[in-house]
Amino acid sequence: MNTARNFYHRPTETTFARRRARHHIGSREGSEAGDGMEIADWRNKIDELDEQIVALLCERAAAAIEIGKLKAQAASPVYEPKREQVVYDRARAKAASRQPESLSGTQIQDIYERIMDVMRSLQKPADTAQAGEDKRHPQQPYIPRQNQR
Ligand SMILES: O=C(O)C(=O)C[C@]1(C(=O)O)C=C[C@@H](O)C=C1
Repeated sequence: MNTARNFYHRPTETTFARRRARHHIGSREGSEAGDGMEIADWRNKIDELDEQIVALLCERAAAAIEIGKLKAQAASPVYEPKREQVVYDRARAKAASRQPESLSGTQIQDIYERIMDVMRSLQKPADTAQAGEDKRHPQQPYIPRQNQR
């Protein structure tokens, strides 16, 4: 953990005053919710989690690209709905097993459907999808379902 992060974990009174002004929130006491974390602290946590999420997504994409090469060699279809359902079911089960449950099955599947759109676009032939290209035109349209549990 670097100095900047430690700084936020051990804020001074001046820091609290600056954050109150920046975020238009009340007194230090009033803004604390149980564990003493404030917006800036939660954002630091989100920044750290996002670093891990991005690294894992890039690693996942690299694996999907390798599968794409093997599919191209075997002239197999990019879209494998049965496998996708397995991935969604695993993600839903994992989210449901977490305590406290923060994402519903529908919500985690919505996130995974978007990830899957991008993974499929990476597996398209090189003339339609290249590294670094804008891949916002997936094979399967992204249609979010109702936000229901
Ligand atoms: O498992 C595969 O066949 C893959 O290509 C990987 C993957 C995925 O990203 O999980 C991507 C596209 C397929 O439709 C199914 C799954």
